Amino acid sequence: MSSANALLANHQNLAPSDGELYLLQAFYPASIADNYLQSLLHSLAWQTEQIHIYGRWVPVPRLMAWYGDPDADYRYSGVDHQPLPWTTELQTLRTDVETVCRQAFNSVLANLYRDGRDSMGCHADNEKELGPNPQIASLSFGETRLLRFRHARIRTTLNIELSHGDLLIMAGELQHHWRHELPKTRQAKQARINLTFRRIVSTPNSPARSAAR
Ligand SMILES: O=C(O)CCC(=O)C(=O)O
Ligand SMILES: [Fe+2]
Repeated sequence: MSSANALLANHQNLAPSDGELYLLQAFYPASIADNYLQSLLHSLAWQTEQIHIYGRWVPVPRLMAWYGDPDADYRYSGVDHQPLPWTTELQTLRTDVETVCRQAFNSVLANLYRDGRDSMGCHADNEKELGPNPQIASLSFGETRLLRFRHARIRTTLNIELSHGDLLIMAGELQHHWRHELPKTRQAKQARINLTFRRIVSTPNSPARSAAR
């Protein structure tokens, strides 16, 4: 995608190997990002999800909401998720990221980290439904948080700060070779919303998403 997509050609690939990672800082300027943060906080159907680990259901340490086309259902942590219908605002955001990514997205996973005690465990977005080399567009609003990438074989980590209005694009073979996590931190006092736009290409009886996140 890097060379094929002229819009991203000016951006450095932050992944040293085995995939593509582009950070478009302040993709939305602060004043526009402020509005999105406030309205998404209030308008999305935030829920506490439970995941099944070692025979027990435990709440994930963040709030989540899943939106998309009706057929873009997604198996996540062993639970089939039917998407909620797109809101006007999410459709606008989707169009903006589609223009940059030159790809259609049919779903978005929204995460709300209320403060630094909320987090996401180490995982790769490598579910079958996403296809072999998914392009995922991730928008951040609110508190700055660290997204840490760890290579699966070589001992390399890559720390990426995601701030208000940033767009991060993960593409190529990244999900085969790198895992990522959003660690807890004492520094973060404010809320952060992250939206990951995805394209679900099929809905086979794929295995449950890794439960450790
Ligand atoms: O909050 C983030 O930046 C990461 C979200 C993420 O990795 C995911 O939704 O799969
Ligand atoms: Fe992810």
